[in-house]
Parts: sequence; C-alpha cells; structure tokens
Amino acid sequence: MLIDLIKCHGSHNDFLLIDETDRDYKFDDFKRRDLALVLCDRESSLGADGILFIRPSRVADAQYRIFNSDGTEASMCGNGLRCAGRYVCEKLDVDEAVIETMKANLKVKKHEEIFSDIPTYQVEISPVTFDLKDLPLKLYQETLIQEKIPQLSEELTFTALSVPNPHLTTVVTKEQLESNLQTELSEKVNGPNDLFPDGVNVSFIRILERGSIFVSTYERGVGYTNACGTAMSASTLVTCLMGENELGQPVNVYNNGGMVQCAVHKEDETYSIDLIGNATFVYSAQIDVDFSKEGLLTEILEQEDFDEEIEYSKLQEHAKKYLSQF
Ligand SMILES: N[C@@H](CCC[C@H](N)C(=O)O)C(=O)O
Repeated sequence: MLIDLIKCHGSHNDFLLIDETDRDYKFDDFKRRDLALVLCDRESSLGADGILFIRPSRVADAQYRIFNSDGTEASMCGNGLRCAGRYVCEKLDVDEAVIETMKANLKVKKHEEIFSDIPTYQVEISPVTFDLKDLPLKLYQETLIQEKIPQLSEELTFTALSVPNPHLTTVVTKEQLESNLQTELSEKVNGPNDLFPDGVNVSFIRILERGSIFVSTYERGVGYTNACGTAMSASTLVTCLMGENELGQPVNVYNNGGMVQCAVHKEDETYSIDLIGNATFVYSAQIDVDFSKEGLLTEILEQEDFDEEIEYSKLQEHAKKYLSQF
C-alpha cells in the first residue's frame, strides 16, 4: 500500500503526519498501532516520536489522533497539534481552524513568528484538571499539588495534572536535573506499578528567571523526547500556581529541542493554556507498506525536503546560548 506522509516537528519532538482524509487507506486501530511501532522505530529509515493521523470530522475542521512510538494512543499531544494545525490550515487555506481531539475540540491558529522565518502556530491546551481520577493516579486523596509521594521520592515535591493527557511534574535544581532521578522515577511509573496504572508523562522543571523555565520530559509511550508540548503547558501552569510566573503572561519554555511560549488563562476556576511555537515540516515522502508481511515491510519511494531546518537551527542556537547562562 502506498502511503503519503510528512515528517514534521515541534521543538524537535518529531512526528510522521498521515492524512487519511483524501486517501481511502482503510486503517483500523491495529494498523495504526503497527504503523506507529514500525515507522517510528529509530532504527528504521523514518523514525519519530509518534504518528499524527488526520481524519475527517463531523464537528470540527478535521480530526486528529496521536499514536506514540510504542503503538499506544494518547488523548493529546501539544507539539503534534501545532503541526497538525499548520497542515489543516494550509490545506484549507485559512489562518485558524478547530481540530477534534480525543477529549475536546481545540482551536489552532497561525501566529506571529516566534523566531525569524519559523512557521509558528498557537494551539489551545484544554481541558485541564487536577482530579487524580483523570490521570489516573491511585492515591487516597483528590488532588496532588506540591506534595510528596513517599513511594517515589523522599526529596521531590510533585504536582499531578491532566491537560488532558496525564502529567507528573516536579520543580528541581540543576543538580537534580542532571542526576539519574528523572530516569529512575519515570521508568518506575511507566512500568508495572500501583500508582499510575496507565503510566504518566514525567517532567522535571527548572525555573531559570521570571518568565522563563526549562522543562525536560520523559514521555509515556516514548521515553525521553526533545520536548513535550502538553508537559511544557502543564509545567508553566505549575510555576504560575507556585507564584513563580504570572497568569495571562507568556512564559518562555526552553527544552532540549528549542523553545516555545506558554500562557496560562483562568476563567471561573477553569484553566486553559496557549501553546505557541514552531510547526516545522522536514520532508514529504511516499512509502510502500506491506501489511501482509510479518514485521510490516516498508520502503521509501520518494522524499522531498521542505528546507525549513536551516532556519529552525538558528532558533536552537539562540536557545542554547540563552541556556548556557544558567
Ligand atoms: N509529545 C506530546 C505528548 C504525546 C503523548 C504522550 N506521550 C502521552 O502518552 O500522553 C506533546 O507534545 O504533548
């Protein structure tokens, strides 16, 4: 079967975008899972953190589903939504659109460039809840905001929230960030464990200065990624709750793949977050996939570059230089 795709990224959290609306691929969820497992494999010729499937929607301009590289489906992906948002807006020739995701219909719009010549999109991260049942996190309490989880760590203080995919966040020092703590903790809560039966995205946050944080995320279903959009949004909200940043104000969020901006809004006790950043297209390709063969054989038939990476690398340089001060 011939499949067209676009390799894209948000802060170098990279995805393969497959549009199911024009071509009748007839994928079921087993095929989507198999595609994610095989095409995202870093040993293969493509490799990615996940696959974004664009599909027709009855309630929005398009539907989007995200499969992690381990073949599991996630309810939301912020960096991926910027890429999907750009794809849908350019396809419909509009500057803004509404995308149906697993739990909400979310606004996406073209935004003033975050750095020169970088295609930039703003996406809505919502709904946000602190209810532990939503993650789920199995503790005998309703929420966990700036508290310890003794089963996980004596030294770290955590906040758990869904945006709506599940996140466990902790504010750390430079030494803690550079230690093995995040790996040990993330492997524990993403393996068989009693606290997080569905696993969780684990973020270590460093507060750099007012209006500026660094976030490192070990993603459920993937492992460490260069950045996680929902994690950066959740982390910004946590720093606002701590009084380190302000509601309504854009916060620069640095990550291992660049930087984005997040702004947290609160209306009638309800939070929502704007995530603003690059939506970079790397190349388009056509692949030949043989679903009938054991191990799903793939071959890249055509590949064409978008030439957007050189400009993006300038943003990365700028982010690296800024971070070297801390
Ligand atoms: N990279 C994403 C999040 C992808 C889903 C996540 N791994 C999960 O399973 O919840 C982002 O940019 O938000």
